[in-house]
Amino acid sequence: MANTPHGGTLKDLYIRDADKQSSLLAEVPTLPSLVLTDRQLCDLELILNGGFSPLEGFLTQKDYDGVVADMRLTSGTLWPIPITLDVNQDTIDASKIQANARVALLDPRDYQPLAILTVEDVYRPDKSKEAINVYGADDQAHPAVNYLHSIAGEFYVGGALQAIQAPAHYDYVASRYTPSELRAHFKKLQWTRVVAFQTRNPMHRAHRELTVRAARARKAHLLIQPVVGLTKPGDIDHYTRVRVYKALMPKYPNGMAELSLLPLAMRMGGPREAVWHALIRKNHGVTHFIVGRDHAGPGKNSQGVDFYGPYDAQALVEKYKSEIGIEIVPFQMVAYCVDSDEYMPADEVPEGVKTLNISGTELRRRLRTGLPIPEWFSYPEVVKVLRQSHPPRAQQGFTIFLTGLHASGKNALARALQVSLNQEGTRSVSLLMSENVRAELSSELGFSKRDRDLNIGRQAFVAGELTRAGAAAIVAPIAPYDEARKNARKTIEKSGGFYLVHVSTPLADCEKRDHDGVYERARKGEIKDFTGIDDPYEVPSDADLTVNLSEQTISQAVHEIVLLLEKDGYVGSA
Ligand SMILES: Nc1ncnc2c1ncn2[C@@H]1O[C@H](COP(=O)(O)OS(=O)(=O)O)[C@@H](OP(=O)(O)O)[C@H]1O
Repeated sequence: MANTPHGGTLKDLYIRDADKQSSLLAEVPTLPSLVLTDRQLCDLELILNGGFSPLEGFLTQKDYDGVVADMRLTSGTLWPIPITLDVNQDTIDASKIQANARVALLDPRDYQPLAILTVEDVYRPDKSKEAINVYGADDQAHPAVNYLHSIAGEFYVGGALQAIQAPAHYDYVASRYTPSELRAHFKKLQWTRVVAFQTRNPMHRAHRELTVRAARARKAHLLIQPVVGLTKPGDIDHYTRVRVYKALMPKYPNGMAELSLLPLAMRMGGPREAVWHALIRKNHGVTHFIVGRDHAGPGKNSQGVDFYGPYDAQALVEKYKSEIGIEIVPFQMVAYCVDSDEYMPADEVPEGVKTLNISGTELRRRLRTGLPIPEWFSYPEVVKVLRQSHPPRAQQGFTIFLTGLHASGKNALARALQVSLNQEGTRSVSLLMSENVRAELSSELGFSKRDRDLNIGRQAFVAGELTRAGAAAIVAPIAPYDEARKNARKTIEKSGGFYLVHVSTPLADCEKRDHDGVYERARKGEIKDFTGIDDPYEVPSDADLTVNLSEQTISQAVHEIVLLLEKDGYVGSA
């Protein structure tokens, strides 16, 4: 038998409201609407499908106050995390949000109506109090506290929901189960004791080992239930992770384990989050839940100290275990013992026995540099997936951003660099020359500051996309303004390598080299706002390389750029 839902009844609002679906849908055009944020969308999905039972809507002020103060809804039921619909005054006005109003809640991706909210109250939360009580400190180094103060609206809207339809998913649809579906699945499989494992990270041999040990200890089956909603900023994207989980599943004996994806927006709330995770799993029918060391920990606070103690989460779930109603399985850290070539719970490893580990940081370094990842640590199938998503630098894209005066030689340098990089043959090399850019991408733009900034912004966007696709992009605008160059760096660095090369050939030499007589015309006033003559060139202080083509040959400059790329592993094989 699957576990009893929290509060006694599974609040699957899709099932409850199925017979009203068409009338609710017909009502939508008559109602004001509210487009959800990404986080609200995740929360809504789990309210509607019963993952957050006993909640049937977003918290009203009374429930919110109870949850913040002592983790209790007004009914007295345990609930650790405030599930709130945050809005700004503008939204309140635009969507006419007030008590008793009905508001259609829309999916931010396709504007489909998902539910109708009957507003019970609109209130201004004490965010500092929420931060301290729920997350332990009003410190913006905590991602949920940062969200609270920097992203969440000033007001919360409480009220009950009626379900229209589930948010559409297009990725890994078959691996997503609502609580009702998972309960039916367990019934079909005849599973009665199920241990759930929560994760937001890739899984390796140690995770397989510890989950099997948990299952063995409790004579239970295993549910690997990773989070695919919002996790900690900087985490490995969920597409990669799900491919990893799918590669790992065949490593369990047949019939032992199932994979189910959870569309949860994590808060990284440590102890309270562990209680929340346990309740969510209970709603999904699970009977046992693994709570690890530093469960859902956000890392260090602004003083460089961990927000939570490593076992605070285990202590809190232990304290409330009778109410949580799911058996908590404390996470046993397993260690790899070199000589016996096996994993063992860390606390059982005899003194003097050599153990090995690879930290997350070290794993990312090995992925970045292409260094080997040993088989004792992970499965070749898993490593293959990770390497596809994290190709070594030699397979990543980069942008060389040349900046300098007209006739500084940057155009010749750009062409020579393209030819030189073409020898590598490992990436396509794209050249964005000003003459082409200004004919195609920026054809309507002139040379005002605003137009030049737009021009650089567009090139940065294109170069960023090329870089993301693994190409080498060479851009060669004058780019006279520091801020625009810095913005370009910011845009492109998200996708791969970025190198700012200042072609610093002095103006007097540029004028001498200028065969088209453009400077001459600018000096005569026939061309206005000409860079170097009557418009400024802000010399970069953040160039990765400076080349002066009065003193260096193009060949030498190309070589210096190649040396830079080689140092970082973008060209040549390490
Ligand atoms: N007012 C003014 N100022 C600077 N340059 C001018 C101007 N008017 C036309 N040109 C010609 O346009 C080319 C520079 O365009 P860019 O797109 O590189 O300029 S910017 O980065 O947007 O500032 C540049 O040519 P190349 O250096 O050969 O690309 C200039 O000859």
